[in-house]
Amino acid sequence: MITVENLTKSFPGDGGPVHALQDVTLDVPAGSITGVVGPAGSGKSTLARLVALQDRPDSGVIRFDGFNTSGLDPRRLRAARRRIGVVQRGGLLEQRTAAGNIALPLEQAGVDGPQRREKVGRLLDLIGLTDKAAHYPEALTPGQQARVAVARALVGDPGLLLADDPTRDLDADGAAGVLTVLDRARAELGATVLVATDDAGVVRRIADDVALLDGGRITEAGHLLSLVQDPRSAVAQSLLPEIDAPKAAKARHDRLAEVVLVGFAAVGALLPEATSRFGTTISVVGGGLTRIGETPVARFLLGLSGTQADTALTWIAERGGQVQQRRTGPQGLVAACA
Ligand SMILES: Nc1ncnc2c1ncn2[C@@H]1O[C@H](COP(=O)(O)OP(=O)(O)OP(=O)(O)O)[C@@H](O)[C@H]1O
Repeated sequence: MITVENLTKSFPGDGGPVHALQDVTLDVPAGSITGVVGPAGSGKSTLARLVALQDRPDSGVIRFDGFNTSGLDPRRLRAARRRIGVVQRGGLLEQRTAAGNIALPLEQAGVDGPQRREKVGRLLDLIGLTDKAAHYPEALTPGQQARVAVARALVGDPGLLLADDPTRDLDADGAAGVLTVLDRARAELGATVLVATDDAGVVRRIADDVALLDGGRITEAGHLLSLVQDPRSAVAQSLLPEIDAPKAAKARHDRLAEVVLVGFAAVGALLPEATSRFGTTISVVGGGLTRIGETPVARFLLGLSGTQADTALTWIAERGGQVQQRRTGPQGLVAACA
């Protein structure tokens, strides 16, 4: 739905121009949640502002459904911006209730009362705050306020929802609530969602696709469940459980292998089946399980013993497990076995 092509943006700085974005190219598939991740200062907010059409790039193009947004006259620019919902944290009006805050953009657009009530009611339901409709922001928790901000961004039925650091300053419950709302916006309203964050947990919980920004450049991008199976992926390294097996546990086995397994079937069945099929003892000596969205993903350090250990590993790799055998020689070499 959104294509960003060769985007470049600089700002004047004390020691010369700051290159906030350099030749950034990115596809945000329709109906996806795409996470833009990267450390502080990597350019996430700049990219979000450009995609929101709040600022102009020095060069490059942003397309919505193939439509080039550069060079739009002010009227068309306003129309294009209406297709984008920007979550503005901290922008709630204190003198308006939760419902009143969500309704504000509709009032400004001249939408009549019954339609407003219907729309706001549906969004309060989506964010799980129907019972707080008449509460003022000060009576809401920060997490609830953040959910109201998402509802307000959704009230104009935007095709694209943009959230820059949506879990900033929230506790774990507050953050989980906001992420659930972003997920529901995609699932129930069909919104395409772009989330900028430096929190790997946000990406793990809701993103389908991810782009990693570093120093204003995209260093990695793609489908999250594919990236976690790529041993060179920095995104995978930040999302998968760490391998922290004690040396003694490693020493007891003929073979050591790091495996990444994706999905219920692989995580639940591959290791027991390999054990019984090849008469190989397979022990998990490190790593653990996590979830990417709803999908279980395991990264284990396996210790294998038995004459068919290599065959068992090859069999696991043939069934989609990503296997890296660790040769436990003096150099600790890691060799790909798949
Ligand atoms: N308006 C501006 N004027 C000058 N420099 C800017 C401006 N906006 C951003 N920058 C600089 O551009 C670079 C990218 O900033 P940006 O805010 O996009 O990064 P970020 O990844 O969102 O960081 P954070 O996670 O801290 O918000 C930084 O070096 C920043 O200081």
